[in-house]
Amino acid sequence: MAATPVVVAIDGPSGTGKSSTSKAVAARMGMRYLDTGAQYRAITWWMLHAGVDIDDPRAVAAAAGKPSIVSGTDPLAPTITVDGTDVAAPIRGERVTGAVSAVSAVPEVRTLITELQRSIAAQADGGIVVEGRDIGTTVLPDADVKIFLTASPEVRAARRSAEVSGRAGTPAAGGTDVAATQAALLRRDAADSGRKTSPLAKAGDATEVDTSELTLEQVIECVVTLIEERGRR
Ligand SMILES: Nc1ncnc2c1ncn2[C@@H]1O[C@H](COP(=O)(O)OP(=O)(O)O)[C@@H](O)[C@H]1O
Ligand SMILES: Nc1ccn([C@H]2C[C@H](O)[C@@H](COP(=O)(O)OP(=O)(O)O)O2)c(=O)n1
Repeated sequence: MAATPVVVAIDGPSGTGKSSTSKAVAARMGMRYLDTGAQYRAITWWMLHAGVDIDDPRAVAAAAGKPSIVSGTDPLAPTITVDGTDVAAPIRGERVTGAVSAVSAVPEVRTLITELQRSIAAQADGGIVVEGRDIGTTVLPDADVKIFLTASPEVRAARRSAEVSGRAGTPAAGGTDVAATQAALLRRDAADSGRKTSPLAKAGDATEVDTSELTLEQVIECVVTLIEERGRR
């Protein structure tokens, strides 16, 4: 168990290593883990499933309170359900990925999901690592440790391509695939950073870590050190 219950906020764009790092750090330090992107993906999956027009913010806002989203916070086996249905696999599909920025830009969606995130964090007695886009700025502005992960667009696209083709950790082949992945990542970054409500942003008091040239293990070590340093203060 962590010496004291700490709240750790890890933000950053897609492919910077937020999920892998957060899960590993939480497991190593006996903390809970919350993937807030999975919650936005889950509500987006529900909207698509229910036939809500995701390009109509008023329709999205009106439906936002209907689904019940439940996140399991064990870092070794995180879960996500919508109205009792396990959606861990379908929320990673292209359709959801293409729609999630529009749905997550709707203020009513953010209010509901933010409340859910705060209540999960408040119940985490052993501390929690929460990863997303606006955790350090909006969801948990009093977090004990705030980290903002970055990496070059080329590195992020190569990581995502390798992951999608089941070859995570190896250099991605197929130039056009990587180029298309990079273009899609940058489009999503622009939408997530450009929205009015709680955009993707580095908190003023967050520590920025560029993971482009670091191994996953090095990033994990870096975050663990920052948490331990905070515990000694
Ligand atoms: N430092 C790193 N070096 C190499 N690969 C990494 C590193 N961090 C993450 N990855 C890999 O990159 C992919 C995306 O990582 P992920 O943690 O899902 O990023 P994010 O949550 O920021 O979108 C995964 O396949 C992961 O294993
Ligand atoms: N705290 C958060 C987390 C995610 N989102 C939105 C914006 C993101 O493009 C989507 C999906 O996030 P997710 O972390 O699953 O995305 P990646 O795994 O990095 O590709 O959700 C958000 O608006 N706020």
